[in-house]
Amino acid sequence: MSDFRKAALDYHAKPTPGKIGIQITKPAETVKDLALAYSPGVAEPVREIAEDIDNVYKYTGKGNLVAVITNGTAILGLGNLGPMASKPVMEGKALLFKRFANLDSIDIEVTHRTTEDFINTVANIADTFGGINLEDIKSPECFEIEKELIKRCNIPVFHDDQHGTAIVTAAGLLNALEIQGKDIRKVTIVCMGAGAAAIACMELLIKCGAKREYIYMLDTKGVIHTRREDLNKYKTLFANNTDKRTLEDALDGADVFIGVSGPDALPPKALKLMAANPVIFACSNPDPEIKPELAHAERTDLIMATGRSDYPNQVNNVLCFPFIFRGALDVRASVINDEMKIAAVHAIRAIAKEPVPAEVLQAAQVAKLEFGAEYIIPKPMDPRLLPRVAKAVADAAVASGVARIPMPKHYMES
Ligand SMILES: NC(=O)C1=CN([C@@H]2O[C@H](COP(=O)(O)OP(=O)(O)OC[C@H]3O[C@@H](n4cnc5c(N)ncnc54)[C@H](OP(=O)(O)O)[C@@H]3O)[C@@H](O)[C@H]2O)C=CC1
Ligand SMILES: CC(=O)C(=O)O
Ligand SMILES: [Mg+2]
Repeated sequence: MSDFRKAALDYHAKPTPGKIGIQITKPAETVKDLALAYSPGVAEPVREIAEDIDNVYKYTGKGNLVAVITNGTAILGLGNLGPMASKPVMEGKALLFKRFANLDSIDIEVTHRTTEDFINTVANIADTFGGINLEDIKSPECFEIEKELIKRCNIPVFHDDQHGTAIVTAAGLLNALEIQGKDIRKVTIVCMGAGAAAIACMELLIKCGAKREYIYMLDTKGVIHTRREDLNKYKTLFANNTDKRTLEDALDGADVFIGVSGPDALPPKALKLMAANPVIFACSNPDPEIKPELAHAERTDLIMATGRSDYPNQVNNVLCFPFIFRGALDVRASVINDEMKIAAVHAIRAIAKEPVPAEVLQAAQVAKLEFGAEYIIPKPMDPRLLPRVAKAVADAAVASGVARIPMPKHYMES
């Protein structure tokens, strides 16, 4: 067993199995405490909530609680390994919600028979939470699941692999293109993968200025083009009227490669086909489409990012989901809309252009970080992300009319 594998397994197993626990927030020591916490005191907030359901936000933890819900059908890039195997990832997301945004979070792994079964299960428990983060649910089912749950739930429902990934990819790509001297409206983009992350990333990049006709999307069968008859309706939106068929055909002269597919899907030699100063985001987890050392060995003019913590430029939805939920829950937004997503893109990308605090350098274990090819996007442990991204998102929720309470005071003062 490798040292790293052993360390990862020990981290999860010892001293207590798993990565999250529950803490109580009120005294519960004396008879008086218990009389308030439970019977008879608990009856008072029950009556208040029965009278006005919004009181649930006043008397319970609902407003600060996010459920991370999955069916385990697309666990990272590891595939459909079932709900139980997904639990470490879902506990990991809950850990990140707490660590980065002080949101309480609980993982829920659903055993389901049909998409309808899954939707009903989530819809029936949704009111317990302030928000729902859907995670690692494979496409195309994830699109219908999210759409239906947004319709049926009274709280924000957000499929992180779609929109969290898209927001961080857009923030990183806009910065990388700026450094490479390229204009998003003119670049050719090759997107490897045509699932949850891929479709959402490309749709958001189009909202940020990319041209649909300059995007070549690939699935396991090659380039998605108009003569293919095996496409679902989501892939069809990216069917290109082109003679290109292979990854190499698509990469010829391309400016950008976005990988949200699987491990080692990009052969290093193929990088030579790309235009000068390309941008390569190999975001598959845990193993990227190409290892950075192989990419850098192939050419020196590229900007490289992965989804991992152990290389420069981590393009990973951890830079988004804690903060977008913080902002959304703080103004009790009914949904997370495009305005809030775009606000998050710009708030994240702006931070990378500013001087980096010493505590971030220390946590990243580097002497220097400066906006450039090796630093296109902030580090997840950057303390500026929470106030800045959450505020931008909350502002956008208020401005777009989906906030149900006014901006909290602490945002107004910052
Ligand atoms: N860095 C980040 O923040 C994130 C990274 N990801 C990564 O993106 C990947 C996909 O996740 P997600 O979209 O949720 O999963 P989905 O199951 O929804 O989609 C996977 C897609 O990848 C395609 N694919 C898989 N292997 C290959 C290959 N070798 N060549 C071309 N296409 C391939 C599939 O093709 P087909 O349709 O033919 O089956 C499918 O379209 C995972 O590796 C995941 O770790 C996801 C979210 C966030
Ligand atoms: C990061 C993430 O959500 C994924 O790889 O699925
Ligand atoms: Mg995921």
